[in-house]
Amino acid sequence: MSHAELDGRVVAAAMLAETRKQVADLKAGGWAPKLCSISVGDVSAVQLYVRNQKRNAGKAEIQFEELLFPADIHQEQLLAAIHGMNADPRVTGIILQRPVPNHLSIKQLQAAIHPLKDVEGMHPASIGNIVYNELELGPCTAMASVELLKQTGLGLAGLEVVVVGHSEIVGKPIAFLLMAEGATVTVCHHMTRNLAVHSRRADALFVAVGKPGLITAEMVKPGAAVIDIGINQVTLPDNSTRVVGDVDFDSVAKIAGWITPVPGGVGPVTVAVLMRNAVIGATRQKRHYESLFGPAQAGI
Ligand SMILES: Nc1nc(=O)c2c([nH]1)NC[C@@H]1CN(c3ccc(C(=O)N[C@@H](CCC(=O)O)C(=O)O)cc3)C=[N+]21
Repeated sequence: MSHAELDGRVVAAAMLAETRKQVADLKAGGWAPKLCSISVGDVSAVQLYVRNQKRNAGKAEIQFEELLFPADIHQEQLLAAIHGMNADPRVTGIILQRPVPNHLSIKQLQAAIHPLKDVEGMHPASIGNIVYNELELGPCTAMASVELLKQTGLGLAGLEVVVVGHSEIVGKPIAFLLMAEGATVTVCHHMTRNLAVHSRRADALFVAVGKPGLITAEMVKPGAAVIDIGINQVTLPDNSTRVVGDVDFDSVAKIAGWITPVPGGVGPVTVAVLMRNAVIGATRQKRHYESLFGPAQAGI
């Protein structure tokens, strides 16, 4: 069976064009969206992500500010910085890049971001919305992965889906998003006894583990859609490095119906979802303030 490659760059470009229009509308209404990114310490995966965020924000005409804090910063200092951004009306979105150093509590930091400015949907109140089937704004990588599955045209109602990986930011939200759309979802993880037994049943297979080559052809049902969320840097015998996913692309591509490449699959769509979330967040704030004070007036 020949596979179709799901091109994340094409999907991302279409989403970004739509976001750009919405940004123009928001600005005309007196609400310029501004996204603040918080990173702590130097993590190469984060640096790449933030660079792409900055570039995409530029394309969508969203203001972007990058805050980089030293790895030894105290929890209280970061909380104070987040509270400052919560209180600053010019800031409409805050994203805390993961991971943060071990001495910090990521949960407490995520919970400190005001839900109206939580453009990643990781505040407990935001992630709870997904459980209640409010699916407009959710964690970017999870939303991007589901978006790519939708590109196949497969109907989600009753679809057999297997998600490999149960992280808070990817696997769990994917499972909830798909359940909300009627899929039959199995979630596998490092304690699953026989991964292949599950993965071979899947009409759609999502993989977010961080293990290069984990999924090989005999673990995939012929014709399935395979969404590869892994980002792993591997060193080749000649000492050069390259980025690969969790799926053994060359073997799986031969039997899958659809497959996402790495790079060029989920990654670019993740960044486009963040920009869309930034607009949704700013729109919610605009609505919130207008419901209290009426429409913004020119010059104020
Ligand atoms: N709070 C939080 N949310 C995240 O979603 C999050 C995070 N922290 N920390 C870091 C990881 C990593 N991540 C990436 C997203 C897109 C690309 C991306 O755009 N990848 C391109 C790479 C293109 C290039 O090489 O420039 C691609 O796959 O084609 C990469 C990495 C999000 N993460």
